[in-house]
Amino acid sequence: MLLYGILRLWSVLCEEVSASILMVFFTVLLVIRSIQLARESSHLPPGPWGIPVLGSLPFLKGDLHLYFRDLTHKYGSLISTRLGSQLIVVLSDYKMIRDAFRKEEFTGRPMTEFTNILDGYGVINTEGKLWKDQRRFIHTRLRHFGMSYIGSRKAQMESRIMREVEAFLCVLKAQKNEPTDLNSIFQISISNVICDIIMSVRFSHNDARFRRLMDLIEEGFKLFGTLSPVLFIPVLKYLPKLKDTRQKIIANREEMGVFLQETIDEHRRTFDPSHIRDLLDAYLFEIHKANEEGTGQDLFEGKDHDRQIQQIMGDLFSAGMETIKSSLQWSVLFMLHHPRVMKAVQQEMDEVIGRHRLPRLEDLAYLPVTESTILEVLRISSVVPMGTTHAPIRDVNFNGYILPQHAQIVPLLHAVHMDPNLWDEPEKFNPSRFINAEGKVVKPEYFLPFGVGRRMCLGEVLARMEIFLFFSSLLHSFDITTPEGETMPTLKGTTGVTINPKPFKVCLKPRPMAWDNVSNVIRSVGSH
Ligand code: HEM
Repeated sequence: MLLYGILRLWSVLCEEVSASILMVFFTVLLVIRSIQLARESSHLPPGPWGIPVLGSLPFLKGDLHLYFRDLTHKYGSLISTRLGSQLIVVLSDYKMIRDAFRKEEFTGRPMTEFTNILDGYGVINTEGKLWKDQRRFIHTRLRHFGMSYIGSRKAQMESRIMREVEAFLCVLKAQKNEPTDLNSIFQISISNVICDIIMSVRFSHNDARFRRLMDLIEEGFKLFGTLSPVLFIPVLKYLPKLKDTRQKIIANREEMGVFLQETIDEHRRTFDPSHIRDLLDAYLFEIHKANEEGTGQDLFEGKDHDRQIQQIMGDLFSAGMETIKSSLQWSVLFMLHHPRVMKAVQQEMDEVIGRHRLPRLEDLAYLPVTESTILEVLRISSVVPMGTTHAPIRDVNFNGYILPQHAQIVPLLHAVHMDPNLWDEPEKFNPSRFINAEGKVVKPEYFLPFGVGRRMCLGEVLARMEIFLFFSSLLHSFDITTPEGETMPTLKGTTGVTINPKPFKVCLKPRPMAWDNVSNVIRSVGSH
């Protein structure tokens, strides 16, 4: 705000006052601001100060999570720094992250240009009572639809996922061992699982409406990326190019909104309170109930009902698609790099499951090699390397420092997963690190791909189910190799909100299996 004020003043004063007087004025303001920052910094964790106005921004090299990790080597596991006008506090010790994120005080989200655009709707970017109510509601409903490792409803969720696994395997078989990029095939399969659960929508591969939805999401991520300098120097939003980007984001969100609203309207037309089909219906039921009780106006803290449903659908879709797709892509890439591990997984499944059917959730307990391989992929790839940024809901005294309400708190999950004091040779892909002397799978408390604490991932159980069923079915059905004559694809990823492998192709050779039985087997999973 201060910076913005300075620049506005600058342009007005330029016309009235000589440049030298302005120079003095500007310098005085900078000095005052520097003193303010120095005073605040005396209560903050150690870290680089950077330069006035820009903070450490000019020194950023490469990926942000790697830059932060380098800083932790120099300053320790609790550091603070400034990126533009934003105060960033980075936690890289798992006990510290756990202690902080268990506390109510750390459940806020930072106020940024992105949150302004989202306008307080949804669940991921909300806080306070609305966030708590939404989180509880979604969690309960998803459990009801089978997002749980225990209980009879688990089979319902399993059969929803297996329907997509079956379609996925058929598409792969049709590639006839030709070089194939799995990215868009994973994309549609994973989207279908989440769309089915939240709004009973399923797309066929190559569906034009689905492609448009994917393009909108991809474009949205890119536009938010272009606008990201504004997160650090808010006054930049007045630059014409970034103003234009902001407008494009709004247009992008409106088009997404139209798609989601059509689905909401269609659900309203066919709504039957005695038959709740999906999460959208569960929301309509809540609205229906609140209206009957005369409390409809207060629902969602008085926010527009349809906009809230739209944003919830968008939140779950974006949180649940990219992360799983990326994890599965990493799992394939690591299998290419470690064919012996792939063979060991296949051999284990051949022995435990046999060649006549696909894996089921109930097999997981008997597949330690497969499970530990998945865990190692999640650890080493850390697809969400910096979790999701939190903010204190008030000034907080933490480990002897005062973290102000406006600070952005980054849990550096990547650093936890690469800490040589916790993991033996962390850079090495080694699934056996998750298997104890008795041959049982153990997950150490510092294994945190889904975060920890009050805001930890809402979709963890679903994610684990999906990753296991897709990964194990893929390896049970195909041998995966790099196309002949092509070099091994790199393990260096592309970093955005998630870290994704760079595009690569594979050849998939069907393994001997009673393919004709697959559909019958899948149907039998559904009828548990
Ligand atoms: C491999 C898959 C996934 C990974 C690695 C992952 C990881 C994470 C992480 C690290 C966070 C941040 C936690 C924090 O703020 O402290 C998060 C939040 C979240 N995840 Fe996931 N996630 C995955 C899949 C999913 C799925 C399938 C869903 C949807 C059903 C989902 C829904 C969410 C939501 C709604 C939040 C925000 C929770 C809140 O703000 O209270 N995630 N996830």
